[in-house]
Amino acid sequence: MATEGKNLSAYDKNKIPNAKEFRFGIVVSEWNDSITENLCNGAMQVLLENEVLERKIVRWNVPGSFELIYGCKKMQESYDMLDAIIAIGSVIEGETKHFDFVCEAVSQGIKDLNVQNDIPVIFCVLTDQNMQQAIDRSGGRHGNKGAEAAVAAIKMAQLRKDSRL
Ligand SMILES: Nc1c(NC[C@H](O)[C@H](O)[C@H](O)CO)[nH]c(=O)[nH]c1=O
Ligand SMILES: CC(=O)[C@@H](O)COP(=O)(O)O
Repeated sequence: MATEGKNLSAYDKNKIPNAKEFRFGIVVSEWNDSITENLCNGAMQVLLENEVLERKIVRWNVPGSFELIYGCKKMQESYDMLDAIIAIGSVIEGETKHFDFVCEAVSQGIKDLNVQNDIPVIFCVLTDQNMQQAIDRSGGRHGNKGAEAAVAAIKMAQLRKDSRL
């Protein structure tokens, strides 16, 4: 199902685990920061409204979405007590094929981090054809993908905990 007709911010609190004991990392790209800050705010709002303590959320910034790969890898290594990490970026198509290479690299790189390491990394990277699409998905008419990512982070943190039992 495409985003059209779906509210990215909508979720049923009764269908997600209690997140009170979890610790989260958020790595935020500074490229298109008007978008990424809104995505981060959306994620933070969901985490806090699900009783995650603000002191249990660590945030790092990186220059661009390509650097999310390294930033999330170092966060996995530096904070092994984290339960999940959210990678936040906004890639907007320009005149050249650079968009394709950045999007492919970031998606593959974050996938690799999930395969190679034990802390799940949530892919909250918008890959839009234009700024309006990004606005629509970071608190606009389609809701906030940051909220969606935070729900995914809570669910994956619980799955990781359950898998250890
Ligand atoms: N054009 C966008 C970029 N480009 C920068 C790269 O992500 C990277 O920082 C650079 O190539 C140096 O390694 N990044 C975004 O996040 N969004 C864009 O639209
Ligand atoms: C995703 C990008 O790197 C892109 O926005 C850069 O723009 P351009 O392809 O016009 O150099």
